Amino acid sequence: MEDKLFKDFEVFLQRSDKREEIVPEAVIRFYNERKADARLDSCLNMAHPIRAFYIIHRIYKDWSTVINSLNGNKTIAYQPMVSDFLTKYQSTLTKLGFWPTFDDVSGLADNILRLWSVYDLDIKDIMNGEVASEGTRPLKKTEVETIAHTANLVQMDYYHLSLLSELLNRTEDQHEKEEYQKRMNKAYYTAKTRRMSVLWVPALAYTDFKKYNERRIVLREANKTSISQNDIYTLFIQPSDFEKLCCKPLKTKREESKLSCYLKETALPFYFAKEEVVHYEPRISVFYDVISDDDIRYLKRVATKTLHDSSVGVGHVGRVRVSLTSWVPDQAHPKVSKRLARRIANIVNLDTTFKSRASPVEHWQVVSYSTGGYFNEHLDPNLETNQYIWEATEESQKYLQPYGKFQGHRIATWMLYLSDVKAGGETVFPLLKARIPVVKGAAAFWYNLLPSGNVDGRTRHGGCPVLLGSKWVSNKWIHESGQEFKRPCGKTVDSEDVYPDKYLPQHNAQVY
Ligand SMILES: O=C(O)CCC(=O)C(=O)O
Ligand SMILES: [Fe+2]
Repeated sequence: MEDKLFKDFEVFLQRSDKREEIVPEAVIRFYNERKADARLDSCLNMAHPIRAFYIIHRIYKDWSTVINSLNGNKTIAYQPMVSDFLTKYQSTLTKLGFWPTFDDVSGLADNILRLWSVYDLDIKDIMNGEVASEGTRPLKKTEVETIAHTANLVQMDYYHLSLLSELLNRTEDQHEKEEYQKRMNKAYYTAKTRRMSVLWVPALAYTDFKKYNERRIVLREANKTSISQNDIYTLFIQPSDFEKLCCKPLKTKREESKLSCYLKETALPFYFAKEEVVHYEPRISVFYDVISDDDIRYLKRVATKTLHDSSVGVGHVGRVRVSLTSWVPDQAHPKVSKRLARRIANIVNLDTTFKSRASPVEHWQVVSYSTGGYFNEHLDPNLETNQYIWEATEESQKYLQPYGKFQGHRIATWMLYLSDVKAGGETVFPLLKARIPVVKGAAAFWYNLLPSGNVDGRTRHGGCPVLLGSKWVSNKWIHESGQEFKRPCGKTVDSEDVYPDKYLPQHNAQVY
């Protein structure tokens, strides 16, 4: 859409020039800058977090400035070419239905900040527009300002100050330098005070003197003429275990060496599944080549029609999950669904046939993440809903479809990877140090419940932020209902599953 608008814009400028119509200087400047970017954007690629950011930033900020400067200028607004272009812009806007807002821009800036913090990127690379060795053009000052502004909004103080310090170092203008210095002082002071006040709340018993003294220290530090990199570093927050595991593998060589890949017997005598075990006890497996490209295309095509912001639980959109979700009903294409369901059943020996009531499975949940998209760590079972009939309350069953009632909890997760990803996006289990790379056509499988039916807290997992590219997955959640004779329950509440892996050397179940 922006390309089309740019073409109209180009025609407008050429014709205006011919007719000797006046066009403001700033508009011409914008044209030249946009043209310089066009070479990079022509391979139109929103898969790069920095390019995705600056394209939307440009549409939100620069295009709006151009349009306003044409619209608001009484001496030129009547010129035929100007008014013709403004009409075209209006029709683009109507067709599009929306124009990016500040929220969209800061959402994309937030993505860059998340990737920077999780993957410990180098600020110099970010400034140069480079992520995971893939470059685009360097960031402009106004763009860095917007990212810094967002960092301030989301209280990522270390990143806010690092960006301000970078802006300070880049400018030669003495006045500007002073301005940045002042902003850094203020940001540093605010961040420190905020952190101390957090400490103060539970410590009300502390004497006023102590508070007074701490505040004095903060003030003294804030009045420093220059804030050093060491000062900035005091604001750094250590990444969570989930983030650390996204950044790099954490299992030792010894732990890794106990894992294996093998051909697993299935319910079909001639079909062996390619299983890679990424963790024993609880067992987390990846099965390769379990869905064809045609079936992947089908799931994506149907899902694309109804993709919407992902929610967690009932209707909540938040920072826990940045992605788009869609549900593809099993009935939408019974042949494909049956084929896929049978394959899962053959491999994991659970009932996966969709039923209209107390179904052992949910519909296909298709999730699409673009660059920066992620799903923070969580457990899949939702303990408030999905109970068996004897546990259910009217309230808990209220939002469920008939097929979802009395089906018990999500006993297991079968998650298909419908795409590859250029960088990032692994599924990780921080408590187990297990990582699953995104491989198109593969599926991850694990039990969320222990054989006793208790939730297995060790299966906390999440989808790491996508660094480059986009990631598609599809969940098939398998429920307790129907599996009563398929998965033996253990002798005690803590009993583990027993796997007769005859192809594997006998290993101690516990990996040290
Ligand atoms: O995208 C991922 O890797 C994890 C997704 C997930 O855990 C979920 O959808 O419940
Ligand atoms: Fe999950």
